[in-house]
Amino acid sequence: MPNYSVSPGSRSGDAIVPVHLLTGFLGSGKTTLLTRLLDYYRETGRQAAVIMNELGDVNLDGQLVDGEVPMSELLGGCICCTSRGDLGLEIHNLMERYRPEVILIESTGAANPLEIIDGITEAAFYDRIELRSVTAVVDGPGLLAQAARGKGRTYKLMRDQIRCATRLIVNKADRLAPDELVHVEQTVREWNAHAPLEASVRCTVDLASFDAPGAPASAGIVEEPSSASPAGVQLPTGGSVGGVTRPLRGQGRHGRIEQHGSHGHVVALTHYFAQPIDSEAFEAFLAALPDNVYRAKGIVTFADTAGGRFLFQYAYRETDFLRITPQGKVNDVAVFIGENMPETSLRRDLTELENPPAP
Ligand SMILES: Nc1nc2c(ncn2[C@@H]2O[C@H](COP(=O)(O)OP(=O)(O)OP(=O)(O)O)[C@@H](O)[C@H]2O)c(=O)[nH]1
Repeated sequence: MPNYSVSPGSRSGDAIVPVHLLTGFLGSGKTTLLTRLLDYYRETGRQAAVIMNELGDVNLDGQLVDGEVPMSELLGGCICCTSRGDLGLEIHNLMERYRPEVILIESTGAANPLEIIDGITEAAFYDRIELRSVTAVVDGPGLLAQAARGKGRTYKLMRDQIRCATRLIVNKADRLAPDELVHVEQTVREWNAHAPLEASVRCTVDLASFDAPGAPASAGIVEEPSSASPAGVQLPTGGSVGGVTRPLRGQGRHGRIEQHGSHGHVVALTHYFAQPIDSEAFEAFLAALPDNVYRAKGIVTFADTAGGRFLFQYAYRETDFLRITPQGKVNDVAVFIGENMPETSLRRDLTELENPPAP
């Protein structure tokens, strides 16, 4: 998965809690994936917490979540518009109250992913969390129908969700003929050439890759060399998707994961600083950010400025600094949001800010 690496810097030494965001259009299978993930974390002995966002005032999907799992509900609006600020607060409350080892967020099918990512990363100011993955659950038959219709609000939203994903699941493959599945995958690949892509029935996917740092994004093409799908899905073999040739040899057990040397392309990157940094070097770093970084924000301590810490905001190539005197504990942290951001070089530059080369 592209954005799996954890910042090396740490003031407190606490573990960084991974956050996984599940997006996807209405009815695509997000709750199905969520319940699978909760089973997986229970089986592997880890405490997961859940945030569910529903447009309505009642969280029906929440009924499907085990009562033992700490859950917070953002009801009556879409996280990305009405309650974006609440999202950071909900994460903080869950962290304080339950100290979870992993947080899963299921957004409404109508949410704009970049706005949600903005809300989630805000929580890194107060808690040691990191958005590790953005999984778009694609409703295969739904996308096929929308693609046939062409433009429209729903189509655009599906496209945005796919573009912002670090992991793609083309779900409901049982309701697609082999050539339709190829067509859907091609459409998905046109919008996102980097994220690992799996076809699935009821989101039966490789769950272990959700918590494998650096994998599978760095692992090249991964296939499950089983000859039959338990759900009876017949997946097509071979072919070229989105202009990228993929040497498929057989049918995956439950679809397949494929990568295209995608390691290092992230949509959100969180870096916790272990020590103060030089203000001029940091400003120069922000000024040189590539265009595909849309947004950055954080809290920094400058080594060359007496006292105080600074909140910085970067958007549309403009940067603002505000001196702050935090009341409670806040982290020295920088978060970056964009599309296909070059993770390796960003991490290298951030590390260099903390350990500048000798003059
Ligand atoms: N045929 C088929 N049905 C599926 C598959 N995955 C999920 N479903 C069904 O699709 C319906 C919606 O699944 P959910 O997991 O609730 O989808 P969701 O994205 O959480 O839905 P919203 O929260 O309403 O946006 C349910 O009836 C599921 O049982 C699949 O792969 N194939």
